[in-house]
Amino acid sequence: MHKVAIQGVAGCFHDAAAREYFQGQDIETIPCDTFRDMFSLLHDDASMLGIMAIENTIAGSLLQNYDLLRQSNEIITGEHKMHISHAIAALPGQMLEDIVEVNSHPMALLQCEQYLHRHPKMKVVETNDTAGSAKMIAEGRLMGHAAVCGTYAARLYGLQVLESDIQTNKHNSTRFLIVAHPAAAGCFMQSKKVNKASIVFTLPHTQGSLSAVLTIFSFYGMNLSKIQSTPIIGREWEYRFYIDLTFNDYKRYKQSIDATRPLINDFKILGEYAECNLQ
Ligand SMILES: O=C(O)C(=O)C[C@]1(C(=O)O)C=C[C@@H](O)C=C1
Repeated sequence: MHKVAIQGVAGCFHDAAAREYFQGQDIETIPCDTFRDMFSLLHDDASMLGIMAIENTIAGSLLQNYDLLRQSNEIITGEHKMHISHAIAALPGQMLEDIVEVNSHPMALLQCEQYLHRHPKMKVVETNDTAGSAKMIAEGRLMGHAAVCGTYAARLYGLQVLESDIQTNKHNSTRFLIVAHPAAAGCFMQSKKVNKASIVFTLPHTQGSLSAVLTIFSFYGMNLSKIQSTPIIGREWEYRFYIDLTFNDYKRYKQSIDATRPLINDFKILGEYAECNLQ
């Protein structure tokens, strides 16, 4: 059985993503309050793996997770993309007009920003996760509160859905990374295929330094599927670059890495894994 650390409690989207990714396998999800807590747990127990949201098609990247992953000992062993539909849910008997406070995970709230803007009476209060908010409202019998959560979480904790599909666009997906300790990573690979890599590096502050690196990747036939920069703390206006590459030829990928190495600093491969082809 796989033990999978997640941020959030039973019924949250990380829980659902773990169950979808490991479909047909016996898994136990271990709830954590924060992504940082999840990495601490993984650090202390190499037999455990974790699943963590990295980007969403409405709200964008979870920047902190890039840096947490880089600073950890864990590597990416896979990815999963999942459609996310949010509902607004409250104690049975409550009406939409009764709601004065909305609780949810900040990423979930961002995904429903337009809906919340249309309901200015609802004060928005961030919590650790979607399902945890539903649980808190149910257990505390919190009148006037509603959770932004999945309909599954609403049902699980006995809340009533007031409105569903409230995210800004019905096309809403989150990309999750499956992370594990390098020594155990092999056991957790769902697929033997490797056609994607996530890397991170810094560059000298000179003209064209990023362009030169990207030209090399292009020359070797790498498809750059994502580029994300994060600030380098303590070095004003300097950035770290996180890049995702997809490829058909692993040897060419390795050659492209060798060719770029002299041009880049603080280089780390965060993982080599199978691309998720779901939308
Ligand atoms: O609160 C949850 O249910 C989560 O699993 C967190 C989370 C996130 O971190 O992005 C997961 C997927 C959705 O994008 C919304 C929230």
